[in-house]
Amino acid sequence: QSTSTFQWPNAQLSYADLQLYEGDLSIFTDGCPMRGDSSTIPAQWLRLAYHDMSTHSVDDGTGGLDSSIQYELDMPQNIGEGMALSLNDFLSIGIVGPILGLADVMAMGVVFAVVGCGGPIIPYRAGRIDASTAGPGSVPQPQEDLATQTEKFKQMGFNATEMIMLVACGHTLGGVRQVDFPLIVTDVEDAFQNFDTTPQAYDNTIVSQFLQNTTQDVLSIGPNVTTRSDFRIFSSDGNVTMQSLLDPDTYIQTCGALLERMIDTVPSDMTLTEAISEPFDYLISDPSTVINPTEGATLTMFWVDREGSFCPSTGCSVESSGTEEVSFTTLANIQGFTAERYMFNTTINTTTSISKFWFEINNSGSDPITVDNGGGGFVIDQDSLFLDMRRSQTIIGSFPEFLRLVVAVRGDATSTASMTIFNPKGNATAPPFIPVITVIDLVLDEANPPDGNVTTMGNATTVTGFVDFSATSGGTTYTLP
Ligand code: HEM
Repeated sequence: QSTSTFQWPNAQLSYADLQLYEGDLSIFTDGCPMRGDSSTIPAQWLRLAYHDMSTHSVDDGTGGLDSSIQYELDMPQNIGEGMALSLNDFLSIGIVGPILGLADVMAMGVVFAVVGCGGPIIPYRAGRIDASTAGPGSVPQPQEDLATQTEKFKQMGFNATEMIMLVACGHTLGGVRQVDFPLIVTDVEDAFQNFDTTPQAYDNTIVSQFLQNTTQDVLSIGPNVTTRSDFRIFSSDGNVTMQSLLDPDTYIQTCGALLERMIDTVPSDMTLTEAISEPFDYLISDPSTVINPTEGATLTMFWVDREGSFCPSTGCSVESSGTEEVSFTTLANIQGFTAERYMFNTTINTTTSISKFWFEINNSGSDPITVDNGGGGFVIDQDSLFLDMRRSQTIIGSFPEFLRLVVAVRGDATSTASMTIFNPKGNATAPPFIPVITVIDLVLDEANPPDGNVTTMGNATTVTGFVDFSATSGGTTYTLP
């Protein structure tokens, strides 16, 4: 392939791609693992996202998957220990930040939850904005009548048939906890009641067992008739929809499409990115380069300097200094993708610098392929402020580990620089997790005297990796997000 739909730089898509295909979320979901001795982590993540989405109103375009659930945990419809545990999961691994907020990570959690239990691959879009207050308590409850529930689903944007489908697509995982729902699971000996006999498989057993009258779903056959909400919903059209979901492929396809719509149900003032359904072909990441040419190919990076000369005396091309196989998440593995990361190492003159770069892939026996970001090359917007990767370091041996960051500013000792640190949860140990943003001025790094016209500023430390830099030099302000 000589072209890529992905245009560099795009922090949002790069980061979403990174988290989907190389990130850590799948550690929680691979193999559909249990949470303690009752439910599974994927079941809890799926329920959390569904409840968060349920606040959407098609009438006025408010609510949807916006992480408002953080502020709704004391509402009776959101009872269940899985809610807070899941939110903790998302905040515990350093993914939530200014690029993907909590709502975006919750949506990605659904993608991993479903695939981790063997379900369909749901295309992912980023761009949700986190709410800062609670939404309405509009999540349907088991004791409500069919008309009320149908109306609530309609408000979320799902018609009566889609309501049946969506519930059947949700209640394939997990079940009901006795302590939280004592009027539904009345036997105190029964701590947890799975919806079907395959609670760790994303399959249509919930459907087939319902139709065969062998269901164990306590929301269908529980002792309390009032809370047999699954029964009322599933049979609301004479089982026509449930019959259609008896075919496993139809079930998987239907659920994939409906859950995609579910996670993409957002307030109408939010715009989501295009869907990511596979790893981008060529992705430049800083400081590494990820592309996926044929194995055994050689790769060359070319660049032009700031003065526009194609090949300055200091050189203009370098061959890749090494490769490593990208360790992909399950999501890419089950789609059959593999990739190699190609690294490049070269010295760039600080004065003539670099204005754009591109690559050439040489597979023996075929024409070289140019990878140039759709024609324009990979353009370096500004080179007056950059992170000095070689002097920055992770300080280990302390808890939490922290980063010592050093930036270089083109200018003299009168230049100033600052860094804005995004901490996704401050010191909070339980929801709601509210981001804390701090700005720190960087001081001149005495240990590293100016080199040419580049001054080094640094010695600032942070425990999060979400840092923006800003510098003023010669009257101009530069930013490095
Ligand atoms: C009228 C609609 C619905 C009602 C009344 C309902 C009710 C319930 C109840 C009472 C539980 C037990 C929760 C617990 O013990 O922690 C539950 C669990 C669950 N629900 Fe629903 N639900 C509905 C629709 C949905 C939908 C549309 C989805 C997702 C698409 C969904 C996904 C789940 C999941 C995955 C669980 C298992 C949670 C776990 O095991 O921790 N539900 N539901």
